[in-house]
Amino acid sequence: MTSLAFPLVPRTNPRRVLADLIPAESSRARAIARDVTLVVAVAALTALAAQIRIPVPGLPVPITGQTFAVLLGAAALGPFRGTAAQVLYVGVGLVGLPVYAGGGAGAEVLFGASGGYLVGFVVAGAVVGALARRGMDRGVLGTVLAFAAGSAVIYAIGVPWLAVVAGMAPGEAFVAGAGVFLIGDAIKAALAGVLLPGAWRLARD
Ligand SMILES: O=C(O)CCCC[C@@H]1SC[C@@H]2NC(=O)N[C@@H]21
Repeated sequence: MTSLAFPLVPRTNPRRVLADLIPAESSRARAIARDVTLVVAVAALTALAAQIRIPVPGLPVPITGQTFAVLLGAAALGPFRGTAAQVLYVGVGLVGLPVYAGGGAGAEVLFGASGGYLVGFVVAGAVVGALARRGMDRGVLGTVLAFAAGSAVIYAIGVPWLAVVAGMAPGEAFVAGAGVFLIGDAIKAALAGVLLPGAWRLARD
């Protein structure tokens, strides 16, 4: 007999993320095919978003659409697939496919001024995916907070990296590497705050 207060089997039933609503339970091969397709799709979406590039005069890092694709993709896929998508994205850029901002590629970009953001995408994929797995993407406020957390992770890696590579003082690097992007990040978070809870409402899950 099990006690309700102290169940022998722990409650390990994490919430679903949007990608889990795509049915594939009938076979393990189908589930793997679904997951691989989703990971490749989010990596491709990040590459497309990287081509939306607005240079900021005097600054080494441009405004891009990448963070929107990274964070939205992670929320939709969950932590494992969200991280895998960004490992794939950063990896194909490293081997030479022109998927980084404005068609950039290679080790010189990854180890250059904007490389810390690319590394940050991988960690943010895990963090935002984990927050979505806990249900934070089902409401507007939760989605905005999850995006804020993901953006904070990206800047926590990107800004010190920029400071070291570009030889900037910490305050200068913060303004050049985070301050100029905050309004854009707020717009991306607000858009996600409409899209993700809207998708859940449509799915009625
Ligand atoms: O070279 C790359 O592909 C990386 C570009 C990184 C751009 C960063 S991501 C966070 C911040 N928000 C933006 O819109 N641009 C920067």
